[in-house]
Amino acid sequence: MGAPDSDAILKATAERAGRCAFFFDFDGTLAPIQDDPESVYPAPGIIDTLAQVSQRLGKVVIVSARPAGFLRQRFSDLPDVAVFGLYGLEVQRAGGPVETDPSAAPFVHVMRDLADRARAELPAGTLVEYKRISVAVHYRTAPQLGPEVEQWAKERANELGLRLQSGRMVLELKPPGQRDKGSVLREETEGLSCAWYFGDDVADLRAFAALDARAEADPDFLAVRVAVANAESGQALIEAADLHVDGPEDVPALLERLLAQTP
Ligand SMILES: O=P(O)(O)OC[C@H]1O[C@H](O[C@H]2O[C@H](CO)[C@@H](O)[C@H](O)[C@H]2O)[C@H](O)[C@@H](O)[C@@H]1O
Repeated sequence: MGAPDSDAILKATAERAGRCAFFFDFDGTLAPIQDDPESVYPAPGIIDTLAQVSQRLGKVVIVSARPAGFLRQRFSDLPDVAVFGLYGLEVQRAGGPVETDPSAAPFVHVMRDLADRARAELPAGTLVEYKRISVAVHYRTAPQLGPEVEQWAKERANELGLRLQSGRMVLELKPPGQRDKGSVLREETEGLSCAWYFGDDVADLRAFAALDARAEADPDFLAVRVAVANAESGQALIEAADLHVDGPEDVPALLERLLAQTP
């Protein structure tokens, strides 16, 4: 963890206990990166620590590009935690069903066809992840394919009027529209006095920006951006953050420091 004034941030947060929310990206933030997206689970200690945070400090929310159903399965021990999937196009709140943003419904068949096409047209070594209303094309195990996969994804986005989101060795095609991690943050911080967001990737910068805007509009609002550092995402995330940790394994220790200050 880096910033010199981290003790002041922890103290100011603890003073706002009960009026805070803690938002977490999933892959690369709460779970170490793996070659196979299906084999990913939260890092040791994450579940227990998030349970403590939710009981003693404020609500915990997962905001990810994964489907809400996948996230719920990974956080089945935390049933009160809301999971926002597919950049906020899906949400599942405590005990409720998965709700899909109506704007995404027309894209279900588009994405199914697109996934089939990706499997047929992209070279061996590309991994196609079909997520019902988005498609991710991965090149982690064949990095040399990156430019070709990116070109294919750009062309399909233009052809089909989709949004293209780049990530860590992945290109993601998703429906057009303004829904993203930033819009989730804007909605879910209403009425609160403080929020933390933990992220590791460029898509998380939108969530950081939403916290910037919230803090600008309300000078008493405490916004804390935490970068989970990695060599793939470049410096922008770290430069935009208030605090950083060196990987998902270090997230519990930072939260434990915060819990230790909380009455
Ligand atoms: O918003 P996130 O929770 O960070 O999701 C972003 C993408 O995460 C997954 O891909 C990344 O993690 C994989 C598993 O470790 C890794 O193999 C891949 O290279 C990473 O890009 C997920 O599979 C994607 O669908 C998400 O878009």
